[in-house]
Amino acid sequence: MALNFIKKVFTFGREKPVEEQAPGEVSPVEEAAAAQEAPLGESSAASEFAEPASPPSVPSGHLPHKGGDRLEDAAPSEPEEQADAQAEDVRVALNAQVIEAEKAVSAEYPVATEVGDKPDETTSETISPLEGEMSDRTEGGDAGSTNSEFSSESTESPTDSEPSSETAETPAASPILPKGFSTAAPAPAPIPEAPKQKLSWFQRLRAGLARTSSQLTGQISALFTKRKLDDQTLQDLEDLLIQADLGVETAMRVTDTLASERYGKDVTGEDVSRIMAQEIAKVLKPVAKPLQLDLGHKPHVILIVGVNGTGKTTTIGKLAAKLSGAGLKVMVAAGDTFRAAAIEQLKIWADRTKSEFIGTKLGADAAGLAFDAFQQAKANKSDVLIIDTAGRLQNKAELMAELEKIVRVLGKLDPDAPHTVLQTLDATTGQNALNQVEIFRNIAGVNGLIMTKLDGTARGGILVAISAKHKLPVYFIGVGEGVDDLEPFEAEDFAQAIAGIGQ
Ligand SMILES: Nc1nc2c(ncn2[C@@H]2O[C@H](COP(=O)(O)OP(=O)(O)OP(=O)(O)O)[C@@H](O)[C@H]2O)c(=O)[nH]1
Repeated sequence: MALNFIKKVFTFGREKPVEEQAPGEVSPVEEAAAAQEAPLGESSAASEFAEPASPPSVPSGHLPHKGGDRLEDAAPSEPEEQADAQAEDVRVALNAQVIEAEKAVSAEYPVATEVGDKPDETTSETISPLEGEMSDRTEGGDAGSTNSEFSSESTESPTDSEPSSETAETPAASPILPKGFSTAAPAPAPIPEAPKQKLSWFQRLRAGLARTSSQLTGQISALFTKRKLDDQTLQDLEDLLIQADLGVETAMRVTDTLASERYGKDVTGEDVSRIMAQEIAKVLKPVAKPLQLDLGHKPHVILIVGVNGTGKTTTIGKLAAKLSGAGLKVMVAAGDTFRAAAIEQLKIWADRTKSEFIGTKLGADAAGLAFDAFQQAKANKSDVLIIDTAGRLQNKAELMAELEKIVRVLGKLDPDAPHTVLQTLDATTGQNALNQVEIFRNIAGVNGLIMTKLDGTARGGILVAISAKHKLPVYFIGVGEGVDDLEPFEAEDFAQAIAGIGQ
């Protein structure tokens, strides 16, 4: 190592003349090289060069050298004398060059002084590994036991100029605390987490429907193990499809198709799942359609209704993002004058999606807000006006009456308004959603659905029953809380995800 060090320094300063050096004398650079080689914690006294009889003069700026039992001290023979003399000349020349190079190196990298000096970029280059290690520890970079050594003295950081722990007095060990006590060792720096790969929306849909699909496929394969298809198995299958919220109509479609194709024959669980996916897709395809915007006259009014917490305000944000992202001029109206946070929440969505916002004070008449919003949107030439409403349970008569009034007021301003009435359905609700659609449709004229939270523990089967019964368009599905987590509804994808087959 020492030789490598000298070679590296020597090649570094090669072009400069080097000073003479007395035979047998060890150059400071060799000395420094040897010290570098000594393992951490050893003082320089332990280095490979012992003290000389009388230290020769050393040019200033160099470390005091340490002579040693060197080869040239023994008496040489005649021929040997010549060889030695040549070797000596080479050594002298080499050493002198090395000294020159060392000068250049020390001029380039001044050594850091006291601890606490603000290390600039050059001094940070010269902090010895020991110093670096010490500072690491006090920064809590080392989560090992040494960390506790320093955490109890965290007010005084160990000085860099002190030699290593072997020669300096060992810092006082932290006291042995009685059971039940501990020192507040600084927590290790958190390891930055690798950014999580976001699942595709279909993966999130499948994950959300996993409970429905795994329950269904598990029961189906348990039912169809080495059994011929008979009336009993058909009845059992119908029962488990109804329990999965698929609805009586769809359950019967699946069993009828199965009977017509495989009655009396051996049937596997996979056969049944495949036929089930086909029948579900047949029910969903007619309702999977794009949301039509009539931009012939502005604004196209979209009214969002639904029970509490089904995702109305969030879905408005997602819709506004899609529409303003497509270059349309969007206004959102905080028609939920019942919940304070809802007004603020919608304002945030408006800002985030660069939509215009109109709101009123808490408790104000929602129909009045709808009226003002329409007038404002008309004046602003907004393409689309999306109106939020307060969450209400379908059995709350007075709240449902308020919704009726909003629709009536808008109709006075534009006979076709509201052009679209979307109901948000929470996929985790199950059977109750069927009833919600029934009532909101009668009161508010719901003409489209958005099923939200399909990334959660969804019971997505209910959407099949609703579609079969009401034949209402399902425009979008919500698969997360993010602004982009709204996907156009795809019948095939949904059918396969529920049946646990496909992608
Ligand atoms: N996981 C998931 N969470 C959603 C989704 N849509 C909405 N949410 C969350 O559901 C909760 C309720 O959403 P909101 O938009 O406040 O629902 P709301 O219908 O406006 O609620 P109210 O104003 O109380 O009637 C929020 O925490 C949303 O982040 C979705 O698709 N997936």
